[in-house]
Amino acid sequence: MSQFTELRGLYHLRETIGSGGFAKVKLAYHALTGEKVAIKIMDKRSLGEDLPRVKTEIEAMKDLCHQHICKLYQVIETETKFFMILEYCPEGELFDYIVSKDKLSEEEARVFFRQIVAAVAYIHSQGYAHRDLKPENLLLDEDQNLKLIDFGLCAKPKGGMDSQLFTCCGSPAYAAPELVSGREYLGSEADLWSMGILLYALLCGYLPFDDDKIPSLYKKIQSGKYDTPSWLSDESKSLIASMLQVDPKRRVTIRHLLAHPWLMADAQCPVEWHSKYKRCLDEDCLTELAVHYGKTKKDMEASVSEFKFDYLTATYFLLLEKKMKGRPVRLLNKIRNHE
Ligand SMILES: O=C(Nc1ccc2c(c1)CCNCC2)c1ccc(-c2cn[nH]c2)cc1OCc1ccccc1
Repeated sequence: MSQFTELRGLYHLRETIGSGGFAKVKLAYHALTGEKVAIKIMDKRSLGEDLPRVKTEIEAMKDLCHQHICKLYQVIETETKFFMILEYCPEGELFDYIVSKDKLSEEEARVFFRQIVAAVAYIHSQGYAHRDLKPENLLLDEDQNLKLIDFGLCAKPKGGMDSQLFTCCGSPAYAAPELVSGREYLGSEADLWSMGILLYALLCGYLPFDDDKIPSLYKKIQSGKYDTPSWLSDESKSLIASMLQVDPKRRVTIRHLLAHPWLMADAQCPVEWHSKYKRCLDEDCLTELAVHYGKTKKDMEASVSEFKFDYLTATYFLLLEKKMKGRPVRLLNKIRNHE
């Protein structure tokens, strides 16, 4: 396969694992740690008007560091291409998982929904609205943990999360009534509506509002009327109803969701939504990097904390991943070829 010169010696490219609209995703190994990554490759020429979306996604993902958000490790931009080196999520899309199981039990849906609530509470706390929440944008890692992706449509309103947005975007079936009516809306409130659609899809296996024709789909969304199948418990129905409120001011807020009885069932604690990543740098990783690069720890700390999303940033984060997974915090000195 044509080795991209920009990746040579840094990553060992393997098979293509997905190719969507304007991107191709390849499996690769990060040479220094041996860790698996996904590399999303986009050709600028074929991006066309989607180019700003890629820049939005890259800038947002650089700001977001959370256990339920797909980690961006490195960005390589050339004259014709973008390479995004991303967290490896080998269990694919939540969408395919739901389809494979027809629908999920309340218990299983709760495990996933708690992770979704954590991810959304975190991005809202960072001033971002996702605006395209749907099962296709939630990937599963090797431990069946959810990782939110696709921040191409996200908004970080200048005036903070209380300022109105206008652009109508996202996937129609997940779009809030105020959004499809072309009215001003709050990103956070629109995300809460999409989470109601998501929870309904997890528990039912199909969408509450669906229609082949967009105009009639919009009418159904604006009516706010959907049927609730017999297998839904009363608690599930009331939780979904609190999110699928047509009036955004009557809609439940993410803060209330964190301690909602349905989410707390099975004697759980409120959703722990803060990032598990600390602000300060990890000493063991810094030591290993300093030894490898022959620098003092102080100099190493200065370089790493610039977080330029270059190879050093990727190496630091992947070393940290190894540590969090209980693997040795070691860099591979000679570049070993992978079997
Ligand atoms: O690691 C990713 N995907 C991925 C990796 C390995 C495997 C699979 C999937 C499933 C197919 N069997 C082989 C195992 C992976 C990571 C990040 C992103 C990503 C982050 N922002 N944007 C995209 C996309 C990714 O993929 C796309 C995909 C490919 C096939 C199906 C489902 C999903």
